[in-house]
Amino acid sequence: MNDTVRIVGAPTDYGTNRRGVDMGPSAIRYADLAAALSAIGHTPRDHGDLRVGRVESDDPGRDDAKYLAAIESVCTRLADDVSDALAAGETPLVLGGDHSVAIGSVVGSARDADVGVLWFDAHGDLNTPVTTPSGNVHGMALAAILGLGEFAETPWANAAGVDPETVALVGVRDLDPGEREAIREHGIAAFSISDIDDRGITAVVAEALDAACGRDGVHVSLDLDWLDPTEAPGVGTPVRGGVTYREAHAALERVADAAAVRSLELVEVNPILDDHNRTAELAVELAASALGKRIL
Ligand SMILES: NC(=[NH2+])NCCC[C@H](N)C(=O)O
Ligand SMILES: [Mn+2]
Ligand SMILES: [Mn+2]
Repeated sequence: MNDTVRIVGAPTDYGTNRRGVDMGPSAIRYADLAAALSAIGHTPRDHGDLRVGRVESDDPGRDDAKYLAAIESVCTRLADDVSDALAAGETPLVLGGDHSVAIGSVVGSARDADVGVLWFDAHGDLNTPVTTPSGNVHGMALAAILGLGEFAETPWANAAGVDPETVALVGVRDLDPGEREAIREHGIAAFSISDIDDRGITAVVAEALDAACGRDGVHVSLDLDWLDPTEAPGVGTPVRGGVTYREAHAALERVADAAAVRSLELVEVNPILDDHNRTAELAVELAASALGKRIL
């Protein structure tokens, strides 16, 4: 683990139809992210926010993958920032924005490297323009990274070069039919919330790390809707029955213990829907656990 953490904000809401996630980076900084990193011995280097257009003044372009061109522009620049950070010996910490920003984070993290992906989420984000129920690209981010369906034609899919067999979904509880099919067809390791009920979070995370660890570590993609909405109300697509506060910390502590975190992102924090910024505060706490914070 590097001790300099490069913070990059990606204030987008192009990938979702609930306005407000574009304010996620501000809310997470306001929750004292930099101080939390310093307190555990890291040096935070805040690179500010990427320049992102406004949904109001952009054209969605198509119904089955809205704002895809704008998302591609953000993610191309984000990928460069993430790979620059790694080249400089820093650990990238990306602040979303909706989950479509993961396309940029993973492409950057996997550039010239063998990287696994741990996807902590209520959702699979494995839809394609053919299977999507919403046209929202945040529900397609992982499919885009893996080059599934028509995403095989996009430049970023080839750029990521992430093998579906080095991806693990942890804690999923809301999958669309096409997503179930993608999991089966491509051999993606998927651990549902029922697996966590049965075997416990630490056993499941150990299995996910086995499945997803690349030679150069893992990218951790943390969608705050992974947690139960009672803990994380500030998200646009909440799903009841999520992981508890302690399960979330335990999971990220185990990931950090495996000394495997190459890059990290915190996505889908929506301050408009939040309760006194508690979801952003939780995101900060969980980032600290993933980056080495310990009780003793
Ligand atoms: N990153 C997220 N919050 N994704 C939610 C996706 C919801 C639904 N599966 C869709 O495709 O629209
Ligand atoms: Mn997601
Ligand atoms: Mn989600």
